[in-house]
Amino acid sequence: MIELKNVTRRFGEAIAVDNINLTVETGEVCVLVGSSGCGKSTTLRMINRLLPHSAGEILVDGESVTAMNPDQLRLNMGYVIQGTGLFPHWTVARNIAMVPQLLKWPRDRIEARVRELMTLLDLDPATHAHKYPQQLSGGQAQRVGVARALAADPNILLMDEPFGALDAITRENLQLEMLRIQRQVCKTTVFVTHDIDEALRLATRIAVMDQGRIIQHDTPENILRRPASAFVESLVGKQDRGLKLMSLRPVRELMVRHPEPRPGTPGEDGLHEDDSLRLALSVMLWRDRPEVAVLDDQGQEVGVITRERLLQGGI
Ligand SMILES: Nc1ncnc2c1ncn2[C@@H]1O[C@H](COP(=O)(O)OP(=O)(O)OP(=O)(O)O)[C@@H](O)[C@H]1O
Repeated sequence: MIELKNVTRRFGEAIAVDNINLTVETGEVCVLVGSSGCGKSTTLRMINRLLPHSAGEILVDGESVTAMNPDQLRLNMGYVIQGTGLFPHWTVARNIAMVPQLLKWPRDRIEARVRELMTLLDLDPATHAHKYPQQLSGGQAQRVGVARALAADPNILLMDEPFGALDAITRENLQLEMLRIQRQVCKTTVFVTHDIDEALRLATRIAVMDQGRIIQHDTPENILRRPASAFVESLVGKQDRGLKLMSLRPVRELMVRHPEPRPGTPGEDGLHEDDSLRLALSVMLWRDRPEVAVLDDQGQEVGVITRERLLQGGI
């Protein structure tokens, strides 16, 4: 658990972070969102002591970070930044192995860990382990950055606009990867972004920041349904909220399940239970159909989602 209590950071006379209180529960993904210069990165960097705080208290599992050795503290906190920060003259494998090497793990254990993480992040070790960062695509390099942050199995992950420099499709893929990985490794995560859609997709809870303050700290659903101020309302997009709420809920919640799975219609793509209601609506509109089949991993039809249910219960 991470707790910030009345934390302030000044740069000279300017106040970058203004007396904030924030609790990030163990295993939760807290997304800090807000416009440029509102204090998101400063908040993140105070947690791993890359920046000292000017006032207040920051606790990790009940212990003040100022009382901890900064190197030890950072070894227990994976840190991912935009543009990866990978060492250009080190191979992918060596970059990922950096922290385990600092911790003097035996060689076999390091090699096994590098392979395990590359596989987790969908990077084939045989193809990529010996490449250098400049030989990777932006998305692959960012995956290596995440693998490196996870290498020594830290309890906490700090991620500062990790997908900010990527094109929209790669970005969306990495967000989905992150959700998958988070389900497996369940790290206490603080994630910085200025993209509200990214925040809504990834967060357990979102902290909306403005001018160094936290304006609202709540679940994505509550941020959409009950924005605390006109600022939050404009950030989430007033008119677009219905669709955004639909994108938070999976098809599973509204589908009508068949008593037994049936063979799928050949040549027809269906939806998956984990797909969002927003995607279901899009498919229905595109195909001009009142219902769409929901398929399992084997392509068997396990149920349908209907337009009627979607419009009645979608948000
Ligand atoms: N080293 C520094 N010296 C002086 N001012 C700083 C320094 N670092 C940050 N600031 C100021 O503190 C405020 C908060 O900056 P911060 O980088 O935390 O914002 P941010 O929300 O992460 O912005 P962005 O999304 O643009 O990265 C800004 O006004 C910034 O100019």
